[in-house]
Amino acid sequence: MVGGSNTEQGENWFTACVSAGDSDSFFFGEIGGECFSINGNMNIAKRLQKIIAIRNKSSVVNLDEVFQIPEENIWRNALPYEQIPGPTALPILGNNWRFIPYIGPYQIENLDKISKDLYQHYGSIVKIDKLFGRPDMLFVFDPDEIENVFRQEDAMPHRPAMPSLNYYKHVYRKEFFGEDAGVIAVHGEKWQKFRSKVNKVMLQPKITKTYIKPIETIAMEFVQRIDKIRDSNNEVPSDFLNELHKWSLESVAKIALDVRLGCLEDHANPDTQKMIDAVNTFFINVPMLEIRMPFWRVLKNPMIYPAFKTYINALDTIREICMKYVEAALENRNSEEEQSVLQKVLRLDNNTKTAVILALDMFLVGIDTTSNAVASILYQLALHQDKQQILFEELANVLPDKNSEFDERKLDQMVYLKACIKETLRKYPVVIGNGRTTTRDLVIGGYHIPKGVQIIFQHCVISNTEKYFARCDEYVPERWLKSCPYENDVSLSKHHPFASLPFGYGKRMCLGRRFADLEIQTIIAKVCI
Ligand code: HEM
Repeated sequence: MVGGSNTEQGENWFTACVSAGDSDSFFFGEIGGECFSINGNMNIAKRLQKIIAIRNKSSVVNLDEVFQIPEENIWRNALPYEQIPGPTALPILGNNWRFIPYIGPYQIENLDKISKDLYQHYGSIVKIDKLFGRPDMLFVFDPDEIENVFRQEDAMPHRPAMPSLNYYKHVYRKEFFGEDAGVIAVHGEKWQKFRSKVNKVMLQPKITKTYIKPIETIAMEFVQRIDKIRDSNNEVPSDFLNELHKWSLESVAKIALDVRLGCLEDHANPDTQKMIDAVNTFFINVPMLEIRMPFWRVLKNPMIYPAFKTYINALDTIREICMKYVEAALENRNSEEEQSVLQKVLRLDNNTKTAVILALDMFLVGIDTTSNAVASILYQLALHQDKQQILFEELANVLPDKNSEFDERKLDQMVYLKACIKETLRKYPVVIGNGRTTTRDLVIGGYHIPKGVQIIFQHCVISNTEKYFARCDEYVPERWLKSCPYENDVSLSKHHPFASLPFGYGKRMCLGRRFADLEIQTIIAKVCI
């Protein structure tokens, strides 16, 4: 039994007893004449938090501020890892069979649906264990617990790596990458060394600002291309997403290498389409190789496994094409472009390798992400023409002459546009589940989580759940505005800061975030004005 009192809160502050350890009962109590019941599955910290929340008539309470729970109590009361709910593994087959096509219930292509089913079935913390060739996966559907994990992050957070990319960088093409393999699928001190070097360049607003003009030029070329490829009904072709991939590749190449590839021209260099296809192949194959059939990991020569071979070939294509452009970019270096990412990175350590590897990482994750985000935003605006009209009015106001050039001030004024972007990324996050591998034992959701477990933060499910976002099925950009027109509807304008994190959080958050924001804002504004 745990009890306590708080002098500031008065006599009826804590007349509740909380029993610890009973697992499936409900606990009943009374505070200040108000009855409550708490699920016995909650650990002691959670129960106290709930009591305090009820007492304060508020849903969010910082437990540490109100009530010090000794660290050792949290550990002592944590339930064992084995008790975390989740699908039961079969003998020998474990849980892998669930992802096998036609046999198992989970279609790897529909990870969002699998996540939703798991949440509905098992609750806010779900374990899938006994997976062949990979660590257990712990799905977390509670923003409080996501915050808990992020707040405890150490200096070198470990995002569940793609072992297949790790193999490519550290084994298959070891001679090429050497010790400095970039940031993606790299961990520990190597990651920290590289990331701290390039952070200065990638996340400096001063540098992003110098790209406003070139990114605007590329967006205008894209708008001209839409005019060109539209049919007589004003419809764009069904492979419009590929057109968006061309736009994002063009933009990333300008940012990473100071080059224009001409992707949006009618007779673009075939290498550009090869690069786009290779990036798509890479993303399609990652879940196959990591979850569905990670057999390549036990093969002496994984290249005999066809999916693995396709994947490695795609990575080689990206690397080779990227190298061609890097070499050209280095030869034609324009010393006037002092502020460019390439020039700045080259000056970091006089080592062209850093620029090459960074460019490669940017090509790998900077194409599909922004283009898919833009596709979703345009789609939402097309579906919600009332919101599109509000956006149009804002843009017309900020850019009375629609051909006038963008600048930082004008971009800052486009608050409704930013809200539309946030609202789309809430409903359809590009990265549906970010994650961390525990680097030490933690208590999450009241359970003891050992080191080495892959925690997947289920943002796609969370941000589409009424509990965390009121009217979650609706497209309401207004919820992101400081002066929300629905401010009387507190539930709409208030949300947990860790419920929607489209670019991740903390030391490992998206390295290209500033550029992604600039690219997306610019292209949507140009298309909509
Ligand atoms: C809508 C567009 C984008 C979204 C939603 C997005 C989202 C993310 C997310 C969720 C992460 C993981 C963060 C974490 O672990 O906390 C990430 C990492 C990363 N992103 Fe982005 N991203 C986008 C665009 C870009 C672009 C355009 C670039 C490059 C120009 C880029 C480069 C990177 C890199 C290099 C990392 C790895 C960082 C590290 O591990 O240290 N991203 N991104």
